Amino acid sequence: MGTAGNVQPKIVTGDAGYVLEDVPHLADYIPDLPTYPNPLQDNAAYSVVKQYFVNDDDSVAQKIVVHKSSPRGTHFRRAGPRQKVYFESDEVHACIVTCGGLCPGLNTVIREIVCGLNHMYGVNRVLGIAGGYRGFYSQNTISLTPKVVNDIHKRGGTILGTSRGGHDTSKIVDSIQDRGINQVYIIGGDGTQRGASVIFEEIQRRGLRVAVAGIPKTIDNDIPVIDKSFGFDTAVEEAQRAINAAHVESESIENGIGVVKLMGRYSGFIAMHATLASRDVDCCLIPESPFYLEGPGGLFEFIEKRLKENGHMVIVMAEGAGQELLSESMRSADRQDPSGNKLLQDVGLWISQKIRDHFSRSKRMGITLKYIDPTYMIRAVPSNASDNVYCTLLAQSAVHGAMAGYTGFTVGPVNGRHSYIPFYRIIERQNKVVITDRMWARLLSSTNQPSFLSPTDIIEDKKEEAPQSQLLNGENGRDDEALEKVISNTC
Ligand SMILES: Nc1ncnc2c1ncn2[C@@H]1O[C@H](COP(=O)(O)OP(=O)(O)OP(=O)(O)O)[C@@H](O)[C@H]1O
Ligand SMILES: O=P(O)(O)OC[C@H]1O[C@](O)(CO)[C@@H](O)[C@@H]1O
Ligand SMILES: [Mg+2]
Repeated sequence: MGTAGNVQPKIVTGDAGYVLEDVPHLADYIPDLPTYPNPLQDNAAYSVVKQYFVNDDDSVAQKIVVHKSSPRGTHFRRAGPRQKVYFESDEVHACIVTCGGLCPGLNTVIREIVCGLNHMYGVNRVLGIAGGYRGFYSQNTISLTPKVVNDIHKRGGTILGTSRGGHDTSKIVDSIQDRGINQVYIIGGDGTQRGASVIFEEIQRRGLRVAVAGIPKTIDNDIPVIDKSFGFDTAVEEAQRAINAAHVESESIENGIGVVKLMGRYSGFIAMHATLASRDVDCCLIPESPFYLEGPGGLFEFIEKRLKENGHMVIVMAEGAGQELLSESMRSADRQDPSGNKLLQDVGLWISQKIRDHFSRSKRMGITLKYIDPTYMIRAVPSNASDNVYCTLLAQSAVHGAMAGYTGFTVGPVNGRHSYIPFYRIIERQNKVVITDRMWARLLSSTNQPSFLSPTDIIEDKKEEAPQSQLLNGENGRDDEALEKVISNTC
């Protein structure tokens, strides 16, 4: 497996602290490339649109909450069609690959890349790479036409298949070169984007005229910079069914407890949003917010209190929550999946047993606990209507970017505007719930659960570690290190 990081950032500066973190372009390393007028200018659907082509100077601000004296800050290149393109329609030979875990909307993105290339740019040659990265060198390809992909957005999963592990950079680039592919669309999460970055570096090293475009996918919503990843809303919606079931079960019996475990390896966004959406949840546990079980202020005490007040309760937890407690009590070897991601133990099962044991030991109160694990059900469904629209925009932005000769970029909305973001910004860290942010405060006030943290610890630590921290607004800031310190000090 390769490592990313050999690409020189393309930074453009301007007045008043303006910074553009630009994406690479084929013309950066191939001289005298011919350009062509964008065929969209003759397309009846688009020619009526005023200012259809994006101005080359358009950029999107990363930070939109500013003060009178704030510098203008970091910007990304705005996505969209350009007046000039760097490929003629009949020379484009594109390929699409999906990698990592499933996510609602994968098929919609595949469909819209194929249809976007065909309907907007007259491209007829698009290959599907089967089974993730390793499919480049170990599987047959699938020919993708608008007809083949016509109905696929109605199905969950990915028609191309996916996998973890198996990223062999030079074999992948050999396959791209041997097949004469000149546009590569790579759909996947943080690991996939790391893989895309090294593919791009190798392509650039070989001097190939091949555009590499990443489309960010992750149900955990842990990709930084972009507003939100596709499929996330669908997953949150689907999680409501499990939470409703837990609520119905728990309120139908005296001292009923429903425990629901949701995905979220390192980031608790699904659990947090599903909790906020439901209003039936009494306690939400996420990896970013440490908690403890026993003693004053602990989870058991809170459960007892809530059962006395309401007679029932629902706990929602992300799969990555409380892993440190779990590994303390059940020593087990660290295991990894083929991509090197840590394999987690089932925290839902573990906590359910701990709660049962506690109440049977204390004999103060008899409880009935039902554990619901809808893990794969929330990601194997087709995307909902708003995710479908979002996937369409992502796919079209990626197509416009590749046709315009941009490469080594991931596409995604930044403050609502689709942008081209250099790979290094997408892979430098994972997005996490900021527990000193207003959103987590909203959750705490909605569930009325304890924070399991002492506020003085947070304030003291913020003073000490991050004097200029902006954790309160949590807008894609780079404050995770300070936050991690807060968390580890309060464990
Ligand atoms: N540092 C890396 N360099 C090259 N390839 C990588 C790297 N990290 C991961 N990959 C490859 O990317 C692919 C997907 O990675 P991974 O299984 O971590 O899923 P992901 O893209 O992070 O998606 P998700 O976590 O949302 O399921 C795998 O084929 C893996 O080999
Ligand atoms: O079982 P799989 O397919 O490896 O996927 C599980 C993981 O994928 C994710 O959905 C995304 O990383 C995690 O939340 C989860 O731990
Ligand atoms: Mg990942």
